[in-house]
Amino acid sequence: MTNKTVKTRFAPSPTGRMHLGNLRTALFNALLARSAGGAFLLRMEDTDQARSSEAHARALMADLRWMGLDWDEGPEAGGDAGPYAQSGRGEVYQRYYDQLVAADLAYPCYCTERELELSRKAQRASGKPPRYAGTCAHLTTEERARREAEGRKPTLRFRVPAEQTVTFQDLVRGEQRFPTEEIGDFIIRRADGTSAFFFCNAVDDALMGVTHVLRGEDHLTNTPRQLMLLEALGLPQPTYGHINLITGEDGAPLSKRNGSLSVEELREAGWLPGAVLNYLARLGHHYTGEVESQLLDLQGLADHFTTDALGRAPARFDRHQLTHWQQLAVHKADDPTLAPWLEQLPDNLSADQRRALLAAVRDNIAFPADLAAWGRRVFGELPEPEEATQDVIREAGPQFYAAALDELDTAGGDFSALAKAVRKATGAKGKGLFMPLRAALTGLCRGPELGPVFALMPAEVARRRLEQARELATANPS
Ligand SMILES: Nc1ncnc2c1ncn2[C@@H]1O[C@H](COP(=O)(O)OP(=O)(O)OP(=O)(O)O)[C@@H](O)[C@H]1O
Ligand SMILES: [Zn+2]
Repeated sequence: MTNKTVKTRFAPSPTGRMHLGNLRTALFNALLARSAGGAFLLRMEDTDQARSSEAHARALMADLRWMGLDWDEGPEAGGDAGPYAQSGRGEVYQRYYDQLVAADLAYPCYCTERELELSRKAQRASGKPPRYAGTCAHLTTEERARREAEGRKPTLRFRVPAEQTVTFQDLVRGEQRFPTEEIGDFIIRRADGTSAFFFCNAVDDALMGVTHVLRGEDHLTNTPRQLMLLEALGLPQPTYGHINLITGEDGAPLSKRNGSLSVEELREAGWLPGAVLNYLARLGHHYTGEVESQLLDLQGLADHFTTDALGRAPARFDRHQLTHWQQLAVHKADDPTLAPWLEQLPDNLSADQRRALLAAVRDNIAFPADLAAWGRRVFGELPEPEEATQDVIREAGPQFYAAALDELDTAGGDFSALAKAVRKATGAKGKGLFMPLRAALTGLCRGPELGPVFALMPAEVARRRLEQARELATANPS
């Protein structure tokens, strides 16, 4: 797609911390805009005054910026179609309510919650799907006046045209058909005067020039209602695409309400934005060819993004996949990205030591906590070695470590010099030479290349470890 006029949007409700499902919606819309050289817009859907807050809105923007998903138009960015928070758009909505009422395309409904519940019950009892029965659809002026006089506060309902089928081409699901018979006249303004989602969401997309809407499939059945509203108002209709919801490890869709893992928690645990981006971009969208498994930056992800590659496969959060991308992202990260990780290292290390340690272990760590553990491993105390490591040490035997201790001072931090000298003294070679040294010095049978790690290790630490290994091998011969 190359179209200057493509405009996408992310329209969250600032009612809680953003989770990965919300974030993927933002990402796909940002990628679609970028892939087309279009614009990406942010709009706060804060009509639920009880649950929305300014603090949530700020946190949401911080999350988006952390991911690099800056918006071209919206709160703090400005634009011609503001305000970009729905709480400030009451007058705009009023104009369109008036337009619908004047054309008799909307009418006040005085039914109470209890009356509506009774009606739904009756419908269910007679085997019909519950929907608004049209009780107030044709009230006379007098009947309305009488209800007003009783002090009833009406909602405003949209008059759904009878016997039509709303069809649209979904970017993900293909042609969709909804007979209007199955859609009751629906509320577009609540009794307290606030706007219902269907209404303000559709009107704002139209007024803000949004051309494409990618959103969760939880909105699929809203779309025919929104298309009818836009048609009634003579406003342009965007193209919609509905993507499967991401489910958690428990199988339930991620949701702000069920306390799903938030973007903030991911950030605090040290996940890198590049990892999260690359993981999410492939959850519901296929990258094919050589870029399928490559860590891409935002522009790279956009360059290969196409709505044709949006899929309907179930999308379950998979921590292992995310960790895989994290490892790639750590490997590729530049120094400033990982700089905060260095703060987790002990205070007595110099800046050079910290940087050298990071360079030495970078391909073997995924999180700041892993780096901190290597800090302890190289400069401090070893944790109790695993059974497999102890086996390697016992098998090497006390003479092996005695020889290593003899050569330690002459080697002077040069691992290959140490290895060479130990080989000469003991005849050990290959795996039989390097494994026991690795096991003794790091307490592990696997890990980063030993040379750089050994070069950083203070001589007295190395000596202590080789002595410990010698003792272990002496006390528990294999
Ligand atoms: N589990 C999910 N997977 C994918 N997308 C989701 C998921 N949950 C919400 N979305 C999408 O995120 C976007 C923003 O939605 P919204 O801010 O209303 O969040 P929400 O998580 O649905 O909120 P709440 O939990 O309060 O219902 C919508 O496009 C919605 O479809
Ligand atoms: Zn009614």
